[in-house]
Amino acid sequence: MRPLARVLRLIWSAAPGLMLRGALLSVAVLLAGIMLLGLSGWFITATGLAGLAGVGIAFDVFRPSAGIRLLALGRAAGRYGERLLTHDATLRALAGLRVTLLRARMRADWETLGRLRPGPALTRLTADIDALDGAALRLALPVAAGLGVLLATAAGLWWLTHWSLALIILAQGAAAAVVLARLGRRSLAPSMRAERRGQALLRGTVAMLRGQVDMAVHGGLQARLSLLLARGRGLERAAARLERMSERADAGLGVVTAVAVTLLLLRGGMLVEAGRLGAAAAAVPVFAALALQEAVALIRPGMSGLGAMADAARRAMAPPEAGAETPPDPAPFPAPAPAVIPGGGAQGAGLVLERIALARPGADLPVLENVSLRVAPGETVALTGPSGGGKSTLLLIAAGVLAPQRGEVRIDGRPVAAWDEPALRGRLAMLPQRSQLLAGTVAENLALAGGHADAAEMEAVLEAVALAPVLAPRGGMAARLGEGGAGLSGGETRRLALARVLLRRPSILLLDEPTEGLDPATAARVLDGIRRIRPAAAILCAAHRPEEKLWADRVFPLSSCDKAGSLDSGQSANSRNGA
Ligand SMILES: Nc1ncnc2c1ncn2[C@@H]1O[C@H](COP(=O)(O)OP(=O)(O)OP(=O)(O)O)[C@@H](O)[C@H]1O
Repeated sequence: MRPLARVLRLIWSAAPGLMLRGALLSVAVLLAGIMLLGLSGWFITATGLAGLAGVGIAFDVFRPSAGIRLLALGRAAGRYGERLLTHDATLRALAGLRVTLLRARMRADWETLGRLRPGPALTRLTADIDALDGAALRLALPVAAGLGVLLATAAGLWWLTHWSLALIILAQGAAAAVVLARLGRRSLAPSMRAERRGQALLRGTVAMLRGQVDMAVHGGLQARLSLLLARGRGLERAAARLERMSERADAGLGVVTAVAVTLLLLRGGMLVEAGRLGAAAAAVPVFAALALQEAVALIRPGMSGLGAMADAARRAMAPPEAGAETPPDPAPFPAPAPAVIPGGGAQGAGLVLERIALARPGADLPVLENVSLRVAPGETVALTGPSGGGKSTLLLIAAGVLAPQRGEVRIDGRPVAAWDEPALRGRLAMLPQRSQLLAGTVAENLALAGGHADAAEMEAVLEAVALAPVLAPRGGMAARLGEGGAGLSGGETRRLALARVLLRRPSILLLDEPTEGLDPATAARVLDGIRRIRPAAAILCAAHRPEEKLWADRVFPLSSCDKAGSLDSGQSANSRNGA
């Protein structure tokens, strides 16, 4: 329940003034309802008694009926105002909460973010926010208003009628609270289950719609449909169970009201008989007890959804995946000996990787062990090796998004950890193996690189990656792309992502198989373009293709048997290729 309390505090603090006014209006509206029924009851009883006594002609019907109209109209207007204020406050708070939740997610490290499945994550986030908007509107506000109304009604009856009648009303409130609390406690697990099943069904349906072509081809569509139907039935069962609990609680609340009304009638009758209360006044608490049901009914839905709200709040307030930022156990590696840095020393410009070691949890062999490498400004080094040999991992370490267990990365002579994030990202850019384009124009996709690029520079990078002639007939920079860059071929998508990286004007450029999906001639043109447009950049490139190895000044083979070496080790591409 603690996360739920935190969410409620967050919602309250987003607009406390609005929320307070909304809560006060809510109390006023409920009180108006109780006064309306109380006054009506008094009016009916008093006119009946006046008729019986034969003094009906002298009875003032105008003032009570004017009061009834005023209360009825005031109640409707108050309800409208209360909805405006509380919904406004809650929606503002939830808008802030969405940003807070997204920020918390984005703080996760590179690999955790890489594992994030956008569809399910978005579905969950949306469903959680929906559940949380009920926390204020369906739970906190009705409970606070109900309590306020109960106390105000008891105080009013004490003053207008008799203290014993006020005590019966308080007892009615306490008994209703017990029924509601029991409902809240017992429905905690079923409501959580129903919510989770609902979300699972939603996620499963989205996944099925996305993958329906593959599933149809592999004959798995029917099995998937059956699974979703089973999930739907599970959700129905959970919802029906919850419904039965709510119905039982409603019945309990009905009994509480009936008992309270009976006691009020009995006690009121005794007071009338003793001449301590007028008969019409004795009718007022009876009608007030009936009207209190409205306040109680408003709390009931919040109580039956408590589990779903608590579950959503727990996820929403949880820190980003724990442990993701903690480097794995450093045990497999011996303490590093000081590295030999030929020429230039540790203060030299460019990229230095010194005795880097990293093991993945659960893997038998380390991915990287004692890897040392330097890339000088203007130099291109191709990282080669078998698939799974650790090339992408080394690039991530060089980019400062993955921490090695041993060793150090230096950018222009300074350890990567000593750079502040914006300065580091201004100097270093990386083209990962998979990059994402957005729906929008080519210019909008390029603009993601940062604010400094003008149209001429954008044109120049498109030219460098041999994309300008492809895009020209479609409107060039104004060409529109669909979701995820749809409308471009795989190779064109890769080149646009590369253009975006080049626009950052990095002095350290990390490329993970930049020409994947390109024919040899285009690959060669793109690689030449990269060097032409960023002649001074230190380029480290994970390479499988001969064009990329040929392009490099030096090849640095990464293999599981021999990764150690001095910083400038590696083969010269020119000598190896006889060029
Ligand atoms: N996020 C991860 N969590 C756990 N293990 C991982 C993760 N990413 C990669 N690995 C493992 O680390 C090893 C090195 O992977 P890496 O992607 O660096 O290889 P690579 O040389 O770039 O391969 P390829 O040439 O196929 O792209 C592989 O065994 C891989 O399965």
